[in-house]
Amino acid sequence: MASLLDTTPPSTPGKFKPDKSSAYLHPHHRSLRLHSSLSKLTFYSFLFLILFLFFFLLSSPSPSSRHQPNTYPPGGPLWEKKVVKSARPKSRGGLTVLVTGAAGFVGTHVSVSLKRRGDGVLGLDNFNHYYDINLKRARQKVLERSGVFIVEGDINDMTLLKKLFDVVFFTHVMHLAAQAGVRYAMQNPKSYVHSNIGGFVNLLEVCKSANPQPVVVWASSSSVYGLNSKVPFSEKDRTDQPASLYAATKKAGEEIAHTYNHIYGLSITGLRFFTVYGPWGRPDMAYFFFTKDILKGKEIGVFETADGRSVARDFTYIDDIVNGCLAALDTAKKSTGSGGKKRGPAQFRVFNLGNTSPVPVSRLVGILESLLQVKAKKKVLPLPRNGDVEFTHANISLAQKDLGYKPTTDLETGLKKFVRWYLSYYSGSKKKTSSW
Ligand SMILES: O=C(O)[C@H]1O[C@H](OP(=O)(O)OP(=O)(O)OC[C@H]2O[C@@H](n3ccc(=O)[nH]c3=O)[C@H](O)[C@@H]2O)[C@H](O)[C@@H](O)[C@H]1O
Repeated sequence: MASLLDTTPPSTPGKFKPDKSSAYLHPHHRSLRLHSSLSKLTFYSFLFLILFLFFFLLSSPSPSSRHQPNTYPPGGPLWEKKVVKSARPKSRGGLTVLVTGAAGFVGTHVSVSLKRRGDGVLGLDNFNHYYDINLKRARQKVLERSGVFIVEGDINDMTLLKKLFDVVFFTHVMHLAAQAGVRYAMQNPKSYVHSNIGGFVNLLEVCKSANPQPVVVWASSSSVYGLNSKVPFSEKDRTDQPASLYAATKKAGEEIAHTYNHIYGLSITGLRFFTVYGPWGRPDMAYFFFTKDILKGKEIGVFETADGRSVARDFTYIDDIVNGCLAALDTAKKSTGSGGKKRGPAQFRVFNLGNTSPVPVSRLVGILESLLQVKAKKKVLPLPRNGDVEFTHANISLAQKDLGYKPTTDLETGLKKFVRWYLSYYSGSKKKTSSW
């Protein structure tokens, strides 16, 4: 109180001015003036305290902020409404799925399929510039039309992830956000560690702390088989010889997933995708840029092995992959932990999702030539030592048994659908070339 009695001006100049004349007033008046100043000061201090508390509570990222709109980036009542609406399943038994990498190739297809069958889907994507951002924006429009809202943000943003889990009870997380591409890892190695390891750990941290914990299904890669030469690749085969940093980060992801399953009781399923292709695909992949370059009359480099064989891939069509992803979500058992505490052993699975029929890249080029009716300017090149492996071939018997996974699209049929989409998309035609 003593400090209030002295004439030091408060922090709001103009409201209280020290009156020098007060020294000459009658003691009674002086005491009255002092009393009134004191009341004013108390009143303003009280007002200041109330305002301070009000604004502090508004900006606090506590769980209670769920009901306080417009206070949390990228929050706001409208944003929150969209998030909740997008994530709400149509019926009571439906899943509530967070799809990371939703504006990506596989992410878009999976999100649309989930939404169509009545599940609630919230997308998350950072819209990075690894490849043509316009393609990602176009996919986003497709998703919007299907009723899927994409939150624009990074899986490394812990505050954002916590906020999403705060607003929505996700029953499942379909984690597809990643730094993809085997060759780009030599140009930008850190982006792989950032997304595929750092981002994944961040996401698992939030999942393990959720109450209840969601089921996690995520995209690993056929590249984990690396230099393994035993064919076809089975889940039991060795995966300790990665040929690229991309593969190494996906392999690390599998080990990290195991740790979170073991310590926290998270139910986790890893899906090893085998060279996925199709409409709305990734422009950094060979089938995509071969199409572009063949149409432009540009030379394409077709890799072959040291003993003169074309490299081969177990190319897998997107619709088959989507079926595998949905089956993995549907057959997953619940996580056992909650709020960061394990309550019992939880399911841990790894599946190959391939096509079981490797095709040489030279054959891929032949199919494209006949679909595009343009002769490719091929240049045969030795397989560069930049992360590529000579061949991939999936054994899918485990996925067949546990997921009912059964790929039905051969490369010719799948590429036909891709080329039809490609020509329509890049001609700007509004004609529908896929089911959405
Ligand atoms: O299954 C996976 O887990 C990975 O699949 C995909 O990798 P890859 O199988 O290497 O596909 P992609 O680059 O299309 O090359 C296809 C073929 O063309 C050959 N290839 C490539 C380029 C070139 O100029 N010439 C060439 O012959 C090349 O040697 C190869 O034989 C994803 O990109 C990756 O993110 C990951 O998901």
